[in-house]
Amino acid sequence: MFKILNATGGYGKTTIIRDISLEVKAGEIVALLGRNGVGKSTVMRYAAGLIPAMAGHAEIEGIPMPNSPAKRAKMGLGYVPQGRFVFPRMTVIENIAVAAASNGYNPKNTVEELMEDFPILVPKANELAGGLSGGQQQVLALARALATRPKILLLDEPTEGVQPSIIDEMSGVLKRINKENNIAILVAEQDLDFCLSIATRAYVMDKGEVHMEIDRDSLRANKTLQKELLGV
Ligand SMILES: Nc1ncnc2c1ncn2[C@@H]1O[C@H](COP(=O)(O)OP(=O)(O)OP(=O)(O)O)[C@@H](O)[C@H]1O
Repeated sequence: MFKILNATGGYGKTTIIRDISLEVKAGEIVALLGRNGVGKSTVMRYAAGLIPAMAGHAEIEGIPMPNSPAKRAKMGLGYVPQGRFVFPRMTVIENIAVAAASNGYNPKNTVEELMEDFPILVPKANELAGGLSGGQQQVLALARALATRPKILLLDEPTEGVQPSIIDEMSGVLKRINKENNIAILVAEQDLDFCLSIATRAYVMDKGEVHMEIDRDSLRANKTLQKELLGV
């Protein structure tokens, strides 16, 4: 349902990712793995339309996506960047409401629904997002992306700096929205255990390229690969 085809991109004149092709099928959770600096975030930015395509393109349900983050969001792409983007001077509720409205959805209903999905945010509902802990901000960033009702959700290192109890809660929510709301997910990560707990398949990157595609069981069993390409 979501594809990146022959993607080459980078920053200025510097090429960082080369000829990347990957696919997330309907109902799938797929991981994008690789050591620090191999280009995972750059692939996610390319997918979100945030960097110009030097070559290749992204498509959703067979339709090529224009190189504009706002247009991609309208077509059903939700993106949570690394470092969790929230508006620090807005309350939790306002953050979710603004995200819903940006894609044409009713802010009040969306806030109510998401508060049910993320009980951890309820006691913080009227607090400024900037005052939340790192883990709570990550959950809010996820809630904001879901407020736009995506068909495909891109998550860039959602576990970075997040405490284990919140990581568990996040993986539970991701599995549930994947199943119940049929949202496909592509998650870039360094946390192999988290990926093995939610994704059924992975692409492993090395030096700006997709080195291999591997299913969960093979990845779990292959300790040499884990060490070589993921450094775990
Ligand atoms: N805005 C930028 N301008 C120039 N170079 C950049 C920029 N962002 C990243 N890079 C470079 O691109 C390369 C890949 O970085 P990227 O963040 O995509 O890797 P990553 O696999 O996501 O790593 P990490 O796990 O550390 O986030 C690195 O060499 C990095 O220095």
